[in-house]
Amino acid sequence: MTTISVDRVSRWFGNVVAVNDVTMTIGPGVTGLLGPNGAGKSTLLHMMGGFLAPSTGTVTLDGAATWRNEDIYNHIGLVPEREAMYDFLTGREFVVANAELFGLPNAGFAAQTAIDTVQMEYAADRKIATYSKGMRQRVKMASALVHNPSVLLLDEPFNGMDPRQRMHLMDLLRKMGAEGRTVLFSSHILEEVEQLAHHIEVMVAGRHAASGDYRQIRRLMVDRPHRYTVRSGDNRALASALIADDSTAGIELDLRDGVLHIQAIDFVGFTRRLPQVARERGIRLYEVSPTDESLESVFTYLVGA
Ligand SMILES: Nc1ncnc2c1ncn2[C@@H]1O[C@H](COP(=O)(O)OP(=O)(O)OP(=O)(O)O)[C@@H](O)[C@H]1O
Repeated sequence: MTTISVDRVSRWFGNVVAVNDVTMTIGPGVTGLLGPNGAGKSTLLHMMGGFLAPSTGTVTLDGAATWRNEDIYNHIGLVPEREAMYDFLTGREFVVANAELFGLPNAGFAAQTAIDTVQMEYAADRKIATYSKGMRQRVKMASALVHNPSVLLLDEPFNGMDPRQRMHLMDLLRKMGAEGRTVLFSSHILEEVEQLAHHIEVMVAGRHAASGDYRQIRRLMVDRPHRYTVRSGDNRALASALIADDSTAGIELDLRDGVLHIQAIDFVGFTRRLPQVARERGIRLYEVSPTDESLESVFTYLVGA
């Protein structure tokens, strides 16, 4: 079982709409679920895993509903972002307990295999209380893998990991995707997602905002209008030269702060032309800073796209 279909799914909590009429299909391989905090990623992952009921719509795994379907748990592993861990247990005891919950015939062996997969053997017999965030993450991952699921859902799995741990987890997820499993992980960092996922689904404010490979998603983000604040040796002369250039759509001369506010329509063109124009006219550039580079504004643009 490997294909998850989300069909017109919404989920609300009181009057907060966490997921708003989302439709998407996730197949084998590694897919990234990208979106800023509060976008509804965790809520969607929990519904996919059968841990939360949709308010409306359906989530199915190869045609079988994930909600109120016990059999589904045998095929899905969920690594939640926040989870109460049993600090008084060792990592191994925690993974074995999960294997037993799944009713696996040889829980000890299954746990050992999962612990080896996440390379935690060296600390498996230490109490979870002594683990770093990255180590906890790997033990959670081992518990989610203990029953060898065909679908793996991970909520912000790279949070709190150092670069080496991150690389190791990326390799592991790549391997699982190559084996034909369906791996879906959420993140709010585009660079993280594009390093790992060929396919990206973007969520913003509960809505499904974009879908495609990382080149398409990056292009959407780069091609949007950009605003810059520029301070130069002669703002008025620079403004008059730049407004004649195709890369800009509007320029405001801010006399109070001594800067230009520039609306660029062609991101690549503008960043290439600005220094050329300044050089041609002998104008010194003292400051060039993007004013709306926050991830929030990038996503807001995508929603409107
Ligand atoms: N159990 C809940 N009760 C009330 N509101 C909730 C609940 N779970 C989520 N929400 C709200 O739903 C919205 C989406 O939250 P969700 O955690 O799914 O987003 P997210 O994209 O995973 O963000 P984050 O990365 O910050 O966890 C938020 O506004 C959140 O406050």
